[in-house]
Amino acid sequence: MVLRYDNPHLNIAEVACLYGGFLGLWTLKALKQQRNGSEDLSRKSRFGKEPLKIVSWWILAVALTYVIDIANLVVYALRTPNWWPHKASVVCLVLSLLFWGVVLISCADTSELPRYTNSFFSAYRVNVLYAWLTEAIFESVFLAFTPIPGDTFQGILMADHLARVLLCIFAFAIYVTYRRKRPSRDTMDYEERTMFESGTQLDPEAPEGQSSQALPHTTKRSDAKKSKKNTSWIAYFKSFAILFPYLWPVKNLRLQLHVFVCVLLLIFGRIANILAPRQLGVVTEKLSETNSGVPWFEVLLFVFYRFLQGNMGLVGSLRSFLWIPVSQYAYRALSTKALQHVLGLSYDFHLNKRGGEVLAALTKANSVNTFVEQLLFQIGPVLTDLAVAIIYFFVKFDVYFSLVVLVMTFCYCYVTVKITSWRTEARRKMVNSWRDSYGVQNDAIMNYETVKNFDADEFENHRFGDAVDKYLLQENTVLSSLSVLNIIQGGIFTSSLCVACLLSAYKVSFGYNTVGDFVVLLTYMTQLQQPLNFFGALYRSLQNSIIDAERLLEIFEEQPTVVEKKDAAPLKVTNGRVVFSNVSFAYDPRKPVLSNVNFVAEPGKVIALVGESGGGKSTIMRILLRFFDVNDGSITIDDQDVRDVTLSSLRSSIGVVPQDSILFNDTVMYNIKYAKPSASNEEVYEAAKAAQIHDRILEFPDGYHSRVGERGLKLSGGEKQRMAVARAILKNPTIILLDEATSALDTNTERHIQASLNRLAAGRTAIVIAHRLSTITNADLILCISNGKVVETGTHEDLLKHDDGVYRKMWLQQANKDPSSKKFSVE
Ligand SMILES: Nc1ncnc2c1ncn2[C@@H]1O[C@H](COP(=O)(O)OP(=O)(O)OP(=O)(O)O)[C@@H](O)[C@H]1O
Ligand SMILES: N[C@@H](CCC(=O)N[C@@H](CS)C(=O)NCC(=O)O)C(=O)O
Repeated sequence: MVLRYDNPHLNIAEVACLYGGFLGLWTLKALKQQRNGSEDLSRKSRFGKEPLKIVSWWILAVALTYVIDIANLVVYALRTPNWWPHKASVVCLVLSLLFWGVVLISCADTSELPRYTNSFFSAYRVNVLYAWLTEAIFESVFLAFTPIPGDTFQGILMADHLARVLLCIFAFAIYVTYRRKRPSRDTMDYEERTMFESGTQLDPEAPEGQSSQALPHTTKRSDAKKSKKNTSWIAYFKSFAILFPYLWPVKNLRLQLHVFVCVLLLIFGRIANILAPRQLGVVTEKLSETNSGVPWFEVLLFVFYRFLQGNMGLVGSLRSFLWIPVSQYAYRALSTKALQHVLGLSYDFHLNKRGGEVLAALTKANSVNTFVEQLLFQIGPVLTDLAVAIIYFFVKFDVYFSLVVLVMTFCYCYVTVKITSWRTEARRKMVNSWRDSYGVQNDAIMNYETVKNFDADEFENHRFGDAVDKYLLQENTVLSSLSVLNIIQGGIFTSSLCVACLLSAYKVSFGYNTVGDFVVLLTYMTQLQQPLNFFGALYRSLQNSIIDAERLLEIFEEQPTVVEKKDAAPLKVTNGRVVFSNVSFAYDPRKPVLSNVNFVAEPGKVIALVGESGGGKSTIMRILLRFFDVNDGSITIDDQDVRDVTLSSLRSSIGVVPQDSILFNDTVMYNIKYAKPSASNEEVYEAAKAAQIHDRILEFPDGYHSRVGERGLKLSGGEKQRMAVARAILKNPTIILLDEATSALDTNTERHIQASLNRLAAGRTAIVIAHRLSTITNADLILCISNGKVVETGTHEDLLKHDDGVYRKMWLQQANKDPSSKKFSVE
């Protein structure tokens, strides 16, 4: 009796212990990591680089002993008539080899940069230690009960057992040697270098440079990023949980029903995938029977099952059809929520952001949806079909067939993921070099004149040719690696098909199975191949949608820095008295911008802020609008602190005329009405008249319906500013903030603008930033701001009296720049 081949229980126990324990430990690790953060896991429980190498060799040696075992067995079984080992023992032998294969791969993946799924296999010390111990115990038992070898077969078998026991002893020696050594930095930082790092890995297909740092750093977000870096898989997916409520149609029962039916159809699709090959088997059986007539019904049933099958079949199409509204619901919910969230973020985010990137992230709002769909309708069904095959073959045929599918699944998926990850990088390079060559072409055409002037046609042609060569080289890598991938995938699949067919043919020949069974097996397996052919592409697009979703998540994690108090009441404006008391503020604590600013803007008066550029004038307006909170002191409007009132009531009580008004790419009417959408056209005309722009608008080709162009480009600076004044007049706020245009306008325009501003300011509290002092000589109070401090206050006349005053100096400076102007005189 050979324990290894005749005692299934011991074999099953060994494999169950290996797999069960390993998986159990892996789960425990993941849970522990989630509870404690990843610190202990990434630092303590991974191998250092050096031991990892030795361990990998060790595992390879163990795996080789199993290869020898299997080869030994096959040779012996073929040479010995009427002898076959117990089925479970053979299965366990193959599973043991697979197990050590997985562990070996986990080591290989730990030593290099893991990505996504690969990190599922990362080698933890405790897991490998556990596997050693299990192996040591079982192999010792096997060895103890192996009879003294009587022939080569038994000799090799014994040598294998002995080799494994010795290897386990050696493993113990490795453990003792390296136990106390801390892991080296190389592997210690392994998690830090994973996909969460804002490095080039972020977007596999984005051009170099662009992929890093999806968004600019603000303090809050970088904290979020840091915590994500060292996260477990469970925690990682949990972080997406805030997006899921938008995917699920909470309040829509009809859509929920759609989801339910889609899931049912998905399950039904799996069943149809068994029914069709099964039916073909039945048809084959019927046809092989002599004199049984034509199996019309069986054939028609088979055709019907075929009609149901596949993504394009009845079930798949019905599923796609029912999913449309669910998918659209999710898209709407996510994209509107994302925009709402971004608009709700504070000013600092918008100042820091790289507009294009935020927009890109927002346009990919569908990514989470796509991710779920890909998982649910593409990868999920393929993997389920494989699992169903394993179970179905076990029940219907033989455990060997299941084993073939299992090993094939593992090898196929692993190899595809590995090669695809590598190819993704190659594709990224290809896209980059394509962009480069496009850039060269574009440059040459855009600079046509320069090229001609320098007679540089030849040069440009060469430059473009070189760029194209570079692109073609990358394309070659991508295309040839696609062929390699297809060959390897085909090789793995065909080998398993070959083993399964040979096994089945053997069984049919010896009468254990019918021809129908052979047909069922062959059909089921070949129908698995089609979706598996696109496994790599699916994996890549899954990766991409995860990356997009991550970017969206980053935006959702961003929190506004200025938040309303819970009990904030609406601002009640009575007169519009604005008081700054001891206000200090800094964007960055290292560089104070305003210190101890005090002033009162009395109702109905015009307060002018003047001073050097960068002194802090615009900042005063921003903190009044509460785009930022003051660090010290307080700002009150009619005795209510701006921090105690609702943001919307605060901002709707203040009208702003910015220096450079940016308009929406729409009509003049739309742009003015933006301040008060409910306003009638007459109100708009009145406001425009008050802003001295009405007549001008009427001169435009389409009057009030003329489009203003992108950001208002079709209007002149003066027109835009008067439009902004018209808007502010329409809004009719009690307090207005004016940032005057810096550039000198022609006298006529200036007169118009000044008149419009005077109309706007009349009867309101006006705070005006003045760049040209000539415009504010009539202000009720002028504040000179220098280095964030109010250095002088008074009326124009008062301030000119200070011989060494800052204001007087500025006045004279501006007069010197414009000596012809009569506006500037000290008298
Ligand atoms: N978002 C920001 N983050 C950090 N520093 C900023 C920010 N905005 C402005 N600053 C700095 O704050 C200081 C005051 O800027 P502010 O725009 O208030 O000056 P200003 O007096 O309005 O200048 P100008 O007349 O040129 O518009 C400047 O030194 C500027 O560099
Ligand atoms: N069998 C491969 C290739 C599948 C395939 O042909 N993919 C299509 C797109 S769905 C393709 O054009 N791929 C180009 C490429 O991968 O470079 C895989 O599993 O990824």
